[in-house]
Amino acid sequence: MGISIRAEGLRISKGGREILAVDNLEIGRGEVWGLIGPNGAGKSTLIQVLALLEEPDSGSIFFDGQKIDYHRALSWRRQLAVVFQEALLLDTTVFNNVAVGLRFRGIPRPVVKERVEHWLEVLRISHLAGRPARRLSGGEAQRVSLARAFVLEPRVLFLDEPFAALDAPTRGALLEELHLILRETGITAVFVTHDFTELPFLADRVAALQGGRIVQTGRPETILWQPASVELAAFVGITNLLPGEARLNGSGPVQVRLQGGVTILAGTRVGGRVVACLRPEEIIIQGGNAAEAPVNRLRGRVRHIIPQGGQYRVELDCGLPLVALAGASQLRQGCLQPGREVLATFPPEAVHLIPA
Ligand SMILES: Nc1ncnc2c1ncn2[C@@H]1O[C@H](COP(=O)(O)OP(=O)(O)OP(=O)(O)O)[C@@H](O)[C@H]1O
Repeated sequence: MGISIRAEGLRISKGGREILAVDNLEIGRGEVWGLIGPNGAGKSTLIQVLALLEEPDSGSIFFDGQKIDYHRALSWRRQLAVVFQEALLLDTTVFNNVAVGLRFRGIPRPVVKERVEHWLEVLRISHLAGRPARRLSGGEAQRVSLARAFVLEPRVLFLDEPFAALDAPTRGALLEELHLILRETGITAVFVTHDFTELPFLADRVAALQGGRIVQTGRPETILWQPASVELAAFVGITNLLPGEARLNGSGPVQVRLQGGVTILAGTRVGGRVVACLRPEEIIIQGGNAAEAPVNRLRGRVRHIIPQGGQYRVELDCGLPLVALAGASQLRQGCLQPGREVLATFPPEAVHLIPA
């Protein structure tokens, strides 16, 4: 079973600059947390501190409510495991790489053999046991890293962009296996990712960092659909960030007059100057003569169609620039061609407002 983690008042400065300032972070037992944020936001530093690899200048870490004393932290350290982007394998066989941590701990040979074989099997690399670890593919090497971490039966697993260098199918398969293992073992896990699409699949909660501070925590859907800042919205793939003026009408939908004169309805109850956030996948594009939706319908023309990760990014001119996502089948139907007139619709609930 996992450990609960609490961090209070963490501060780290390097090169005369504060690079981490986390006032409060609480991670429940068995929860899986994703850390996101732009380059240099402090994600790796936070992982290092939570994993007790680096002592903060000030502040405290609590595991299961007990404050960490860095001089007596060995027994806690033994309950943690870290997996990095680079597999960092030793120049020996796969089996020995997975066994090394257990041997260090003086675990009897038959137990080592049993546990290593179990985790090689779970991670589907039993057939690689006798292979030199340095000659593995990236995906195989990362499976070995995970086996090496899980074999120690940690209560917290930290992962710093473990799958960043892998191709999409390998990454997808490993994500699915990691998800199942974490659910089965109940281990607490904290992972860093640049790929926000991984979050709803793997994370219970997400912490978004910017400039060394946590700017928002919440469920993955909240972070992706209702980010707290325009910077975070852009970071999590909200391509439509539309400045405007919101008007609250009693308990009715909020009307937003966007720059350029178009008015749309939004789901967030905020008045005044706002930025309306609309995820590209929320926009439905139909042929120009399609039956009109009752609200939030914008007529426009297709400007560009650009392939994007198995889908197509469709740039529209609807009196204001809009970006939508379309599938290959939509493209085959023929209405999505540069220059064609189309109708873009989206539900008010999909429009999130951030005060400007
Ligand atoms: N030893 C150091 N001396 C000076 N600055 C440092 C040092 N280590 C890290 N930093 C700075 O601290 C900030 C946070 O670094 P960190 O590696 O934690 O960010 P990150 O969010 O993990 O970034 P990335 O996504 O690029 O991996 C960066 O601006 C980095 O340059």
